[in-house]
Amino acid sequence: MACPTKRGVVLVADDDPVMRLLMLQMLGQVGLDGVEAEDGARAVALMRELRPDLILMDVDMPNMDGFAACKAIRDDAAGATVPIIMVTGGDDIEAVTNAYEAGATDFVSKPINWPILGHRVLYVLRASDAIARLRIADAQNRAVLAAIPDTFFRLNRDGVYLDYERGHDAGAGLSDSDCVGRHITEVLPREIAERLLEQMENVLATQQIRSVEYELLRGGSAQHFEARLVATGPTEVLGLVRDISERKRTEEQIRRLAYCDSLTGIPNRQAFLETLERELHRSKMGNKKFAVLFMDLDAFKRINDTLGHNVGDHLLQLVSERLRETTRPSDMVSRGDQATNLARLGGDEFTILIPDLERVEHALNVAHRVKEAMRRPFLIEGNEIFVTASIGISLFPEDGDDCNSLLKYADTAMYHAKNCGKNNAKLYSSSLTMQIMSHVKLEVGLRKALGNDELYLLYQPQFDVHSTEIVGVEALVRWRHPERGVISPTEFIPLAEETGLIVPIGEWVLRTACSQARNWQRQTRRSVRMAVNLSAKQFKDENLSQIVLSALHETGLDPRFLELELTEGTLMDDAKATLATLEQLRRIGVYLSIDDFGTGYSSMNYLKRFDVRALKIDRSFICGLPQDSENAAITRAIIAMAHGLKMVVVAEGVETGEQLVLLQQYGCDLVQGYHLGHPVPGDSIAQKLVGVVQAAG
Ligand SMILES: Nc1nc2c(ncn2[C@@H]2O[C@H](COP(=O)(O)O[C@H]3[C@@H](O)[C@H](n4cnc5c(=O)[nH]c(N)nc54)O[C@@H]3COP(=O)(O)O)[C@@H](O)[C@H]2O)c(=O)[nH]1
Repeated sequence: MACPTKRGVVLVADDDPVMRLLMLQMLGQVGLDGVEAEDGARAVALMRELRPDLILMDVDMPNMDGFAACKAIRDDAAGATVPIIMVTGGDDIEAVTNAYEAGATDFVSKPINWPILGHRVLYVLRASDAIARLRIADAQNRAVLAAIPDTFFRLNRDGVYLDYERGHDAGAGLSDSDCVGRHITEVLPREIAERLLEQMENVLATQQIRSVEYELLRGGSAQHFEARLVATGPTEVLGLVRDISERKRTEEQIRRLAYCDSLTGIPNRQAFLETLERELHRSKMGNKKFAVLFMDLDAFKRINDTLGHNVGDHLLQLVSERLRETTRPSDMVSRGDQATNLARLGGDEFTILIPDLERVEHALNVAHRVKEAMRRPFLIEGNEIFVTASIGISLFPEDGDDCNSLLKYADTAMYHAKNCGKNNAKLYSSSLTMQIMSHVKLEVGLRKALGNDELYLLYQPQFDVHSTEIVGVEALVRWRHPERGVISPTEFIPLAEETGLIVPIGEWVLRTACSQARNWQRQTRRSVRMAVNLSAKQFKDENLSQIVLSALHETGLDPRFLELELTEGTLMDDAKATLATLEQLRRIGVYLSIDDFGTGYSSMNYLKRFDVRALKIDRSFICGLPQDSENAAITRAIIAMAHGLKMVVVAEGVETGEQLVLLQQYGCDLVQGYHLGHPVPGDSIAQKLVGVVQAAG
């Protein structure tokens, strides 16, 4: 016979001492201790005092019978759960009924089968233990469920609610009477109910937890829920429903932040790439076309640098606003959220997606509208700011069939548009990629050119119109490319400017030219002015004066013999800063001139204040002379104006004797051009200078 691990105490209540003795013996045999009570009242008192694990109670006893004692024990909190086995007469069915009504756990009838009674007592004790454990577990479960805000329910395999307890954070908002006994499809919208039933089947099949998220409309707004389903038996599932609306709102906010450009409020690069990916998929499936427009503001950097980042930021906000308006018309977007078709990739780069494109002209029309919209002045802090935009367009499927390529090609086309003079819109073509590749190759070569000694200078003489003496030379750089031969500066100087390489190249030109001028002085005992072209980037370089000073110092050239040529564009770009830089250069004592005069825009007021020494009339005005009467008039006017400002006038591009004579008549001071001399190596100039000296001697 199995014994309990811990010896239990059984209270035996019987008025018959023999019965009590027999019971105590039986209990001893199954490893239990017994205490005796001779009547019901004593049994109740001992129960309170000793808290026995079980009570064996005879029905018929003096003072208080077994039924009354059983009821009294049950009414007492200390005895509410103690198992009570009633001992009834043989076939006294009424006694059995009374015993259960009084709260008995079980009964045995006389005559007693003693070995069976031992088993019965042990069984009831074990069952009582199990019930006690269940009670504790149930209390714990209830405490846990009360502590969490979730609503919980139980569903049977058919989808009928067995139980429903509404959570204290409003939960799914239903009550148990709405649910218990009803099928889930009667309680929740069919689509949600079916998803839950499908997952319930999975949970029952795998015995693993599954969750389902769904959305319900409550009071006009959407509430989000997550139901976690866990199997509680082979045909039953427990569901815990949590209101996740707040989490969804936070996720949506995070998503918005991650997908929204914080400056302009329009979608950012990530959002655009995802939209593009979806559009690509949709267009592939539906055999449709679309276009990607890539827009970049022309000279935005200049606005940022000169007017400050606040103005730059404000401008970008207004630009995106205008783009939004421009891309609003119905022909722009055929479906979906129009806002996501427009995005800011970063800086001053914007993209527009045109879905369901029927004709290429449509993309060009949109680009044209955007360009025109950008040309209208932007009013910022009381100032009118003028910008233009360059736009590149790539097409699906013609140009590529993946997002990266389409975006890259639109970007490539935009660069092409910029190179074609800005304020332009260009379609991508595969030849552009070739052009860009050769551009890149050239850039790689140019980066090495300085170190590899591939650059050299030629010098073009400048003559005094009246004495026809050489008074100066202009240093002109050349690149002897190892594969391509000599490359013209018209090809590589713009590239050098674009990449910033012009600064080290320009410094090398300056030092080499100064050194050459000093050598000529030593060789020929003649001093001529050496003119060096300065690009805008060099002019804006804060180290410019230092570089000029060090070139002069190292070579020993007198500053009077160094001329720095600047274009109108360079000077007028930021006239106030120009004044300061010119002042530094003037203090060094170098000679300053304006190159290509007449091709840009000059403010007369600033021209006067810049106080430069010479002005070079651009060769485009000279080349038509003498036939072109308008160019003749312009040339005369420039000479008169320059002389009025006490400036020396140089005419460039003099190609004929007639032009030279005319310029003499107009009163021009100096001339330069193929008629008088092509750009030549330094030795040739030295010979010319020696020749002049010998002729004079
Ligand atoms: N920042 C720097 N720019 C430089 C430097 N070296 C040259 N350049 C600039 O490159 C452009 C092209 O120069 P280049 O091919 O050398 O042409 C020069 C002359 O050869 C040409 N020229 C001179 N006379 C005539 C003529 O009678 N007819 C004719 N068709 N062309 C002629 O003009 C160019 C000189 O122009 P400019 O500088 O405007 O006086 C050119 O813009 C150069 O400035 C450099 O080191 N740095």
